[in-house]
Amino acid sequence: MKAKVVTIPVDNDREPIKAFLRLRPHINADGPTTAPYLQTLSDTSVFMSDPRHESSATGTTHSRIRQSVATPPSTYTFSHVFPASTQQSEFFTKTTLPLVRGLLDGENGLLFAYGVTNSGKTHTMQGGTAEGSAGILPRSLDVIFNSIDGLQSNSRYKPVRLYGVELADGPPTRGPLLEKLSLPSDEPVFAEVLAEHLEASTTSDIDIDPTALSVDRNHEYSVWISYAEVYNEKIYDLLADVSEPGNATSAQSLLLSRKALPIRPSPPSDSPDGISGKYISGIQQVRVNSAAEAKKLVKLGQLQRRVFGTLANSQSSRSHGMVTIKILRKHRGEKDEPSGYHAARLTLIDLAGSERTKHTQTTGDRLKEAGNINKSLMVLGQCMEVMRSNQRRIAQSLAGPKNERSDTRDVKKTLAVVPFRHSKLTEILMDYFVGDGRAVMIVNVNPYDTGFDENSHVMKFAALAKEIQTPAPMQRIPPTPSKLSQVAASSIPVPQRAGGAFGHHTRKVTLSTGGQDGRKISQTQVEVLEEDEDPHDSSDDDDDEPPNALVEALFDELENMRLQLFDAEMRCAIIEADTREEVMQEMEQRIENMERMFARRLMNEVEQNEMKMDAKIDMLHQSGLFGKTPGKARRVIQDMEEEEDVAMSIIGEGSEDESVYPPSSADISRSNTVSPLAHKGRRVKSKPQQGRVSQIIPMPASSGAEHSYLPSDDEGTETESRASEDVEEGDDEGSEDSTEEGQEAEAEEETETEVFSEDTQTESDGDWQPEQEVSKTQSKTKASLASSSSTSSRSYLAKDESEFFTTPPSPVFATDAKTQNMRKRTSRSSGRKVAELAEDLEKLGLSEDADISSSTTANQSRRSTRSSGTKKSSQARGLDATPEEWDEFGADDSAIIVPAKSTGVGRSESLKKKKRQLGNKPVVTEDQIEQAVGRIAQSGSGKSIRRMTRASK
Ligand SMILES: Nc1ncnc2c1ncn2[C@@H]1O[C@H](COP(=O)(O)OP(=O)(O)OP(=O)(O)O)[C@@H](O)[C@H]1O
Repeated sequence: MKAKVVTIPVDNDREPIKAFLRLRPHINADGPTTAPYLQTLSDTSVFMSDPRHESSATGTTHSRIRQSVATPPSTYTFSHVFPASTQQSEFFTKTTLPLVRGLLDGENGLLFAYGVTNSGKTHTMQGGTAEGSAGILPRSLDVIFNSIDGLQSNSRYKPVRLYGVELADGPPTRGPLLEKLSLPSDEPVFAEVLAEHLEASTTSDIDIDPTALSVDRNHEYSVWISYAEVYNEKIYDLLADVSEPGNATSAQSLLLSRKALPIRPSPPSDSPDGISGKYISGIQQVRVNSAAEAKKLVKLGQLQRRVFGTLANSQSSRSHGMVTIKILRKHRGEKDEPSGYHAARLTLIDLAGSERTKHTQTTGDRLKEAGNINKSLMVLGQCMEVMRSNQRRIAQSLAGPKNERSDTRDVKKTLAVVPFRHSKLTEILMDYFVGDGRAVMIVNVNPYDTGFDENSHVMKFAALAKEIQTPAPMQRIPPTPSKLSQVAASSIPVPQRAGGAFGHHTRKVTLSTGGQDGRKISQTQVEVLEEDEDPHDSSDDDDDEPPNALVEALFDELENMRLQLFDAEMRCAIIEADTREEVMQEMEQRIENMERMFARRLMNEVEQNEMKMDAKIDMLHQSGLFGKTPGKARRVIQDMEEEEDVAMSIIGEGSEDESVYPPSSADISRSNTVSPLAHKGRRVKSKPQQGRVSQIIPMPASSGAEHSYLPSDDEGTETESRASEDVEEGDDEGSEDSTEEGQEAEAEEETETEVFSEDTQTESDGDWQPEQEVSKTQSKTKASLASSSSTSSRSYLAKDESEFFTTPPSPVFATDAKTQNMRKRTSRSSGRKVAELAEDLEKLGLSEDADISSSTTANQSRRSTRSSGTKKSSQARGLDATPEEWDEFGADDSAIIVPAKSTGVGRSESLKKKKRQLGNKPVVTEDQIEQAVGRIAQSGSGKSIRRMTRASK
């Protein structure tokens, strides 16, 4: 394929770390599981809003509380934002090509992909298998070899350490693994695996990037590849030979071993600029002559990564994979000696997923892995943070008028130490951050299936990285032993810790190959042995400066203390996070309880108000003051309200506790005693009679024992016997009218009883059925009053309250339903009571026309749904008049009710006159009504009513 030469403008802006955001497309056919919380605003910015914020705007208490922990919406700015539709080639051209340009010109470059698992880091770095999907790494190799085509050297020199160049022992090799593949091997199993793997992954080999960059053709170039893995804070060479002859334990099993490599400081003599840094001691740097060879080598490295477990057990990368492409460049006119060579490198890192341990729910080895991944990424973030703050301080010291500026050297002495040494990853990358060259950070985000918190964390990290500036080269003075105690720890040789964890770790890995293009799947059992780095291995240290024992010991101590501090900080952070979580949960729980409590209180109040209102209406009707004497009615209401206030205040005192905790049976009976109905009964009875009708009207609710709303057998029997007595007496008298009225009332009673009994049965479930029996006796006095009042009391207080207090959550709906029920029952029972009282008064026979009661009955008939019989009798008496008409004529148009004080001699004349005007209707005094009603309430028997009737006649 003919290479296409492109010219890249040299990027002169000093933005050392460029941050590019790449959004991953949604790849599942079944659609995203969550709505994207990330919105692209422009080519350089995105807006992220926490979904918890949105739900809290309309949501529940939970979400309101969550809002306090939700991250506020933020706009993040990047060097460029690449939407999900971005092609690999476009992405490569905009992000990596400038780095490749720099590499060919002799500049160092670093590119790392950061993001949570499954966000597309590996896809970005390596690419996919489809055509055109090759990632940054293969494309970089393509561009390099396209560009230096015909300019490759056959030099005998090889790169060593970071910047060093040495004469090679023999002819350049293709690396032990590649050599092994091309030679007959003693280890058929591993060779087979390697060969098969390479064959299976050749799809991207046809996917070659045709880009070529123009290079200085006066130079000759050689390309060297190294591939390292940082796993569990240990560094392994992925291109090293891992199998040893005779290690096969069986036909299908193989023992593979590898050894961790130490990090060493690069000797300043290596670099013409005196640039220091750290290198992986003993790592293979393999010369490659073509892009295809380089890609093959990288794939072998990936296979090793898989074999050694970091990719074998899950789809997710658990290690940081670092591919370094080094180019040795020499001017053709220069002598063939080390000083004529210049080394530059480009490191491409596929970082492990940045998800937090807490979310992955890992344990054991995986937890340790995750801890180390988190640690290295956290330290990377810390390094950036410290570098940024140091840079700010230097910038501040240079700002302002010249005479006010502080000495930069003084400022530098006070700069914070960048904690590169806290993790292996940052230790290796240190050189890129403090040295020349460019750094690019690619932030991979999958906005569909990844949690908001995780991606928000990634965004913040990127924002931080973007602010780092490279210090000027003059600051990178190589350390000398005399200055060691003053300079940053990061630039000092790392002493190996005494008693460090030097040992071996073995584990078994099953490696599957084949299965593609109809090939058989073959599984290989591999036992892997990992050795820690040898602290005494000094094969590469020949050029290092002799260590100073005291300084080494001091740094050893310092390092230990740093590690301890770091561990302590980590522990504190975890404890703090856990505590916050706990406190938040507790708060949520409390608020929920309070919400429930207030709902119950509200329900209580609604109930009490209903009962109060019904009681007032009942009292007014029973007293006959409804619409008759407004002044009196007002007084009655006032009295009632006073009594109710007392009752309510008693209820109120205990209500809070009752609402929070379910009441015991004792609580329920206590609440029974403070029922407004019950109170009224007691209070009225205990008051001395003062000639006011309202004060002698008893409430039927007090008919039973105060503490028990369930009728006793005795009571039932008594009621029955009284009822039968009534029937007998009624027979004796043999009044046709009363019989008719009795039948009418009976019909009415039966209708009501039917309805009522149904309710009672449903609600009480057979534990209480007094009404059917009692109502059958057609007693219209105490029995019916008792039944209605006791039923209402029972159903409100004994049954419903207990139901109410044990009602599970959803109080709002429960309140509505219960309130409706209550309202129905209250109106039914109070209607019933009033009607019966009216009929009693009618029977009282204060007049043949039963004047007072008819008014009450008429009113009641308007309020409650009564039987047609009642309606008929009411209409027969012409009671369709409006309330205004009743006011005008008195309580009704068939009797004259005279206030007690109006019965004096002086008034008798005017009364007679009035009586004549109204057609000689009977005169009834309030006293008479008062007495009659009082007796009804006190004795409640049919007998006394009849006695009163006779007496009044
Ligand atoms: N830009 C993209 N276009 C199409 N598919 C993509 C893209 N990015 C990622 N994918 C697909 O998403 C899946 C996950 O991507 P990938 O393995 O690269 O994630 P990762 O971040 O490297 O995960 P891990 O950290 O676990 O290794 C893969 O199947 C990959 O092919």
